[in-house]
Amino acid sequence: MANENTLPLYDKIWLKYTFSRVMDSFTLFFLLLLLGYRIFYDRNYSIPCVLAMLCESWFTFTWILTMNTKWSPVRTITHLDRLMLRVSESELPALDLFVTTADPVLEPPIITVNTVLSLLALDYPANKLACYVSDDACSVLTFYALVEATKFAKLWVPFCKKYNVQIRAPFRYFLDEDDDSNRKEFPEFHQDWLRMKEEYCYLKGKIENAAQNSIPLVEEFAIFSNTDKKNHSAIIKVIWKNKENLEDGLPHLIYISREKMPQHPHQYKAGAMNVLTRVSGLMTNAPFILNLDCDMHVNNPKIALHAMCILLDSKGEKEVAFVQCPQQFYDGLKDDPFGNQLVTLFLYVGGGYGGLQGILYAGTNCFHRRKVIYGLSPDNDIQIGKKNGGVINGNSY
Ligand SMILES: O=c1ccn([C@@H]2O[C@H](COP(=O)(O)OP(=O)(O)O[C@H]3O[C@H](CO)[C@@H](O)[C@H](O)[C@H]3O)[C@@H](O)[C@H]2O)c(=O)[nH]1
Ligand SMILES: [Mn+2]
Repeated sequence: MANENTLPLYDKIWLKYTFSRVMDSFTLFFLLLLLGYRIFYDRNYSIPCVLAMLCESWFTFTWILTMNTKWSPVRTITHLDRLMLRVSESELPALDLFVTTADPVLEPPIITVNTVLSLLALDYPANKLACYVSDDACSVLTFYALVEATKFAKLWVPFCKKYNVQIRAPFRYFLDEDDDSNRKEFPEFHQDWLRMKEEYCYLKGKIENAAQNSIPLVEEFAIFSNTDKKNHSAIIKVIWKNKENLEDGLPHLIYISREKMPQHPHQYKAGAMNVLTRVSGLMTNAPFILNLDCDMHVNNPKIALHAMCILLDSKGEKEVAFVQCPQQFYDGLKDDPFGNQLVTLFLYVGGGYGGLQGILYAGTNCFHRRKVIYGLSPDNDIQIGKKNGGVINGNSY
């Protein structure tokens, strides 16, 4: 039996879509027949027929590309049990969490707050996490919402961990009404649940109130006076610091509104990500980075551990630059008749890319290796280790 320590932390399962392959091949065969017919038999070169042939040729070409892409799809499975045997909680690498927001009207702060809360409550040692929120609107409302959210997080995070809550964005969690059986069978849980719901409603109410009545720009909010969204100097505020370095505390929370000047292009989200990378590089400099848009939230609290299975695996360590989760959308229609969940893109085409080399970077829900962002290859340390006579710095994480 293989030694537990040498077993891989993740596996790629090759899926056999025989029916899909046969159907795709048939489609290609018929497309080629159609083109053959037009060229060798029909020989009608009127404008509509030439246009139709051009369109069909293009479609055949893209069909060949698509077929190739999804010919050998894979599904990646991770082995959390093996990771936990190999790496103790205190040895897990640090992880910086980036959230970007740009407009408190289009992206209301309560949404950003939910994203942040779901990140702060991750099943990962809190002293290894730091959450950085980039606000391109330089909005005092977003900052205020985050300050208030931190107070709520001190109750919410222990609650989620105590009862192993799965969806840790409160607005989603509280959509499910507490069922009656909980009240009788688990009175303690029921009490806590009611309290949490009340606290969340209070937080939501405060943020809504602040949106309607302007926030007095005094004390910690004074820095937002005389700021113009498109022309202001950088604002960086540490909202919460895990001073005692507690594993079960609350992760650091930092607010950043990068400097903006009308004469300099700010490069939208890419610019914000660059600033987040630079600021976090100076503050916590974690070797891994997770990025979420402000309207996303974590729906699996162990997701960072799953990602670590791939990033820390002996093979993944050499060749994987980033780990990305497909996007899922809530409140969809039953059976997704309009394809809003993008199943084809994520499951079939995405699975196919996984089988070739790896998925394309889609911009959010992605764990990056920091050194790859800085232009180094994932196995850079290992290569240097070889040059130095095979001694690899074991403390690189
Ligand atoms: O000047 C800007 C503009 C946008 N954003 C943020 O960037 C994110 C994405 O912007 P959005 O306009 O919401 O893009 P979408 O089209 O909704 O998202 C697509 O494009 C994004 C940017 O590439 C990817 O992150 C997503 O995965 C992809 O679905 C959001 O968090 C914004 O708040 C900024 O921080 N600064
Ligand atoms: Mn968006």
